This record gives sequence, C-alpha cells and structure tokens, in this order.
Amino acid sequence: MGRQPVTRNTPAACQPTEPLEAQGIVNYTRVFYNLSEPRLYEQAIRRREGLLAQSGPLVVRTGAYTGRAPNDKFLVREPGSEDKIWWGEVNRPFTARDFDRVHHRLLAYLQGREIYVQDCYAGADPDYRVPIRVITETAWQSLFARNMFLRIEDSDELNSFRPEFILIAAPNFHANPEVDHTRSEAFILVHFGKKLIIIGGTGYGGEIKKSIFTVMNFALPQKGVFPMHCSANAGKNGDTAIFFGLSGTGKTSLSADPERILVGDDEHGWSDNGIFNFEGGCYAKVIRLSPEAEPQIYQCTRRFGTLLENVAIDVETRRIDLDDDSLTENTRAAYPIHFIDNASPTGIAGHPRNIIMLTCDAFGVLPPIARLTPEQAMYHFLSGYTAKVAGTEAGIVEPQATFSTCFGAPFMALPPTVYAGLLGERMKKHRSVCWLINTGWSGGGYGVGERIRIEYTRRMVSAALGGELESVPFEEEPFFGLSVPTRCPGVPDQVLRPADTWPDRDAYRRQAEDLKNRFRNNFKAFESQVEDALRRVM
Ligand SMILES: Nc1ncnc2c1ncn2[C@@H]1O[C@H](COP(=O)(O)OP(=O)(O)O)[C@@H](O)[C@H]1O
Ligand SMILES: C=C(OP(=O)(O)O)C(=O)O
Ligand SMILES: [Mn+2]
Repeated sequence: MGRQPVTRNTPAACQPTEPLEAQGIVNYTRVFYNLSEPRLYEQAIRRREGLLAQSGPLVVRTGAYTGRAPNDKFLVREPGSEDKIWWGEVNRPFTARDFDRVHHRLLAYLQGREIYVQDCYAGADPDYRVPIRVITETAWQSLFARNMFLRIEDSDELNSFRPEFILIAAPNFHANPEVDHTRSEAFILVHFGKKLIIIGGTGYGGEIKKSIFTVMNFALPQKGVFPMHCSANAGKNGDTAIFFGLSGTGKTSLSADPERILVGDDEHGWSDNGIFNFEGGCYAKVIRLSPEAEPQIYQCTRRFGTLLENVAIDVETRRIDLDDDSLTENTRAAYPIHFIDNASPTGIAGHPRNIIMLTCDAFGVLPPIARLTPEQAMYHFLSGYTAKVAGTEAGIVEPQATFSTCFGAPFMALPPTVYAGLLGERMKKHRSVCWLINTGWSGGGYGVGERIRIEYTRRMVSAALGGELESVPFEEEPFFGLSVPTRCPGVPDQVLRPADTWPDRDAYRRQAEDLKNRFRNNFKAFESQVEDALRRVM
C-alpha cells in the first residue's frame, strides 16, 4: 500500500473564539475562519471568484470600482468622536441612525451566506497594535486581508484573540441611496464609537486597507504616536528613511530597494520607540511593471499567494499581461511583505534619519531632488502636492494639480495641524534631514517631456541617504527657494535643473510661476494656523 496522505486538522484555527454572533452575523451557512492561502485559493476558485494564473497568483476582478471611491466614504457623527474629527470636504458626516439602517440591511444580506473571517493586527509595535477582525463575503477579500495585515501564526494567540475593531466588507451588497442616504451604491462607513467599518458596493481592496489606516490615524495621535502615509526602509547600519507621498508618487516602488531593508510600503506610526509598520503586506501598482526597474516587486507578481486585482489574464493559457490596462490603469498586487526578500521581519525600525517627501509633478517644474529646511518640510507636508495625469486617453495633455494635506487627506480623521504638529516635534527632536523628490515629468512636462527615469530617482535617493550629497555644492532655485544639489553621482547634471531640460525657458518660467501661485492659494487655508516662519516659506 502506498503512503497514506497525511491530513491534520487544526481545530483551534477553525472556529473563532469570539463567535460571529457577537458581531450580529447570524444564520450563515458556514464560517471559514482564518483560512490559509491554499484554502482561500480553493474557496475562491470553487466560488468562481477568480482564476489561478500560470505562475501562481490568484487573479480577481474588483467589479465596477477599480480604485478608491473617496466621495462614498463617510464618518459617522456620534458623541464619542464628533468633537475630535476634522469635518469638512474630506470627512463628511453620516448620521448614526442611517449607519444603523445600512448595517442592519447588510447583516440581513449576509444571512444564508458563507462568511470568511481573518483575525489579525494593525500595527507592528505590540504597544500600539489594534486587533482587527475582517469579515468578508468573498474568499478573495479574506486573502487580501491575510496578505495585507499582520498575521497571527500562533494558535494560542488566535485562541485568545478578542477583536477591537470590526470591518465587514460585502462588495455585492449594494446600497440604495434613496433609503440608505449614501451617495451611490458604494459606501465606506466608519463608526469610531462602535469600532465598526462597513463597506459595500465596491470590491477594491484598497478600501479595506485605507479604512483601517483611517482608524489608526484617528486613534494614534491620542496616544502620542504620529501616524503617517509613508513607506519606510532601513540601511544595513540601521538608519531609517521614510517616504511620504500621495498615490502614484513612488512610495511602494522606491522603498523596495535591494540595498535596504523594507519596513513597509504605505502606512507607519512614529512613536517614542521609533517607527512601525501598520501592515504586514504590500499593495503595489503593477501596470507596465518592468522586471529591470522593479525586480523585487515584479517577482511577487509571479508567485503563489499573491492576489492580483484587475490584471488581464488569458483564460486559455492563464498567462497574465501586466501591460494590459483594459480594466484599469490601477492594477494591483497584494502580497505579504516577506515576499520581498530583504523585508524586515518585525516591521519596526529606529527614528528616521531622513524624511523624503515624494511628489509626482506632471508640470515639469519641481527639481528631481532638493534638500528642505524644517520650515519648508512643514510647508510641503501641509501642502501635500502632487499632480494627476488625465489617465491614458489620447489627446489629454493637461495635468491636474492636487493638494492633499499630510500627503493623505482622505485618510486623516483629525485636523491636519495635529499631524503637522507631531511631524514638527519629532523631526526637530531626532534632527531628521528632509528632502523633496519629484518623480514626475521633466523636459517640458507631461505630454511634452518624459517622466524622470526611475533609475535616476533611485540613484538620487541613495545618494541622499548614503551621505554622498554632503560634499556637493547646493544652489537655490529661484521660484520655490529650494536648495538643489549641483551634482549627483550617476545622474546627468542637467537632470537636476528642470529649467535646463525645457525646450523654452520662458515657458518654464510661466509654468513655475503658475505652480507657485497654486501652492500659495492652497496654503491660504493654513495661514492662520501656522507660525510666521512657515508663512514666509513661499
Ligand atoms: N522616477 C520614478 N520614481 C518612482 N516611480 C516611478 C518613476 N517613474 C515611473 N514610476 C512608476 O510610478 C509608479 C509609482 O507608484 P507606487 O510606487 O505604487 O506609488 P505609491 O506607492 O506612492 O502609490 C510605479 O508604477 C512606478 O513604476
Ligand atoms: C491603496 C492606495 O494607496 P497607494 O496608491 O498610495 O499605494 C490607494 O490610493 O488606493
Ligand atoms: Mn503604494
């Protein structure tokens, strides 16, 4: 007789210690608790949620929404949090009554269904971590949560797990704006008092991770921790660098560096102990990913365990095509951070020696690297500038300036000055050096010039972090008062001075003045709240 297949049950990991009924989830057909990747694959394939690609990833479609829907996100106005929240255009209120209605309709919808649960943590520092339970209608979103948050491998720890924040996501449950008072069929509703997030009508994985980020941004400043929309890595001798930046500016790409230890690609906290990742995974853009320019991320797209969102796949050969943008430009890979071979096993690192602020300036104006004074750093942090390009449609050449305070307004639950205050204080205390790095266009801007080559940006980052720029003369650029190195090893001198890359210098000057005015207009909102030194920056 041949060898018997060995099957082992780990019953401890199959039933949540805290029953789902505690979350009002009742009459379900089955609950799948903390399933491993192979079992989630089996479930997703059985339920026809996705396809197994030739090289191992699971490929899914997120539905009508392939990116975040910031206008469909609301915070519940309730006594426990309302006087702390930064209400306005970003954080729009939802009544507690309306929340309860949508919540109950969602719980009713989930009856008779299979439910997937992942119990995990947000926050790598045990002093500040938040136990979260992610309850999903689909197996693939359970894989998303398992890949993105901090896993619990230890069965005793799982057995004693008590969730603090609950997130329920049901992409196929659509709101009805007339009854539910949502803006559309999609909704992301955050209730700080109930410690509950409900998401429906959209399957985009980014909503799950960014709403947990919102929770951290609300809770941590109240514990003296600075939550940041940034990636982070550390040198071999422990020097830490953080990279702030809005979507598409290069946080994920530039933090993956074979010479440095990856701490995290998107969300961190800065406490008195140093920095820590909020997550346990990465969520990389993979459109037209180049194996030469981004080898570490590229290899993650060919691996068992990786979840690919909206990537094109040939149903016959099961080959994926990273160049295909027919579903969206925003194709994504979600994978656990240990898929990057030099990732930190703890997600914890020291106080940042360098702070990099990334911007993707499509106007072709800002220098590719500049050293910032502490006041300039605060100014750029409060401004949160980047430019969006109008997608890939032919004929659209006009980029759009975006100012998103703290480099992440959609996720900042408290007033921006709270975060800016924490940055200023920590930057001063730890004497961090700040840099502005433009990963956008040169040579005349979007539609005329080309995007700064990623190998140049990497070289500039490593020159800044490695101290190579300390011996180089700097000159002041006339429009924004930025201090720009005149040389950077491995980068042509001309690249460092954007004006020199433009075919027409007058056109550069006009564009620079225009951008400067946009900065000034945007900063008016902060002028009454900041010190004189900041008001004089520009
Ligand atoms: N010079 C550059 N620096 C950084 N990224 C670049 C550069 N040129 C092109 N890119 C591309 O821009 C995108 C940056 O996205 P990503 O790193 O995911 O940003 P974020 O994590 O900040 O949202 C990637 O697709 C990357 O390949
Ligand atoms: C997940 C997101 O973050 P980023 O693009 O910064 O990686 C997002 O904006 O949807
Ligand atoms: Mn990213």
